[in-house]
Amino acid sequence: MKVTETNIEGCFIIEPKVFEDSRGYFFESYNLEVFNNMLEQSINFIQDNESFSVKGTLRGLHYQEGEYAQAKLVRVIEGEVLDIAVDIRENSPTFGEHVSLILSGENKKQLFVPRGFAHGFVVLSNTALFSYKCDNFYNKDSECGIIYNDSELNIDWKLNNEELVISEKDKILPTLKNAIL
Ligand SMILES: Cc1cn([C@H]2C[C@H](O)[C@@H](COP(=O)(O)OP(=O)(O)O[C@H]3O[C@H](C)C(=O)[C@H](O)[C@H]3O)O2)c(=O)[nH]c1=O
Repeated sequence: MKVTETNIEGCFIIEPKVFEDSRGYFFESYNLEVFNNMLEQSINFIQDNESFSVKGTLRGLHYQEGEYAQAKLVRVIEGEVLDIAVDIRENSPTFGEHVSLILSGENKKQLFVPRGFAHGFVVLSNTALFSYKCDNFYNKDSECGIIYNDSELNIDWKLNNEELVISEKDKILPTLKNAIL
């Protein structure tokens, strides 16, 4: 596994070693030892999620606040997404900045998103199967979000607005400034 720091402290890109042969391929999609070497505190992923989305689907930007904040290890099994993680850790020197990268079944890249980040992605392929691990349980009452096109975040989602498929819930999320008031 190759681990690369991103432009934001604590957010890492993980590239697994893929073993290919005449049958296909194999790789370890998660190994605790990688995280024990990468992080100062041990991580305990306790919930796995999966979502399937059509082209143009934009899920996010979501986070859980307070004691239910979640760190996530996100990856794409099939298809291609632009994945975004926004640093909303108060007092962080990169507060409001984001990591942006392509995750795909092809590149098999994974992104570790620490607690204190808002996360989202947009589907660039016809469909995308998205899978991720969380280190805290889902807690509906702690669910928060930031509107995807918050001008202060300056995120390039690559697609035009008319191509986007967004849930009614996500269409009315607040800006970062209003979310943290
Ligand atoms: C996240 C979650 C949702 N749900 C239920 C709640 C809704 O009835 C239904 C769909 O939820 P939602 O529309 O919030 O799903 P996404 O838009 O994919 O949400 C995710 O989007 C971005 C990419 C994230 O990073 C978050 O992990 C997560 O918020 O699943 C659960 O039962 N458990 C869960 O952990």
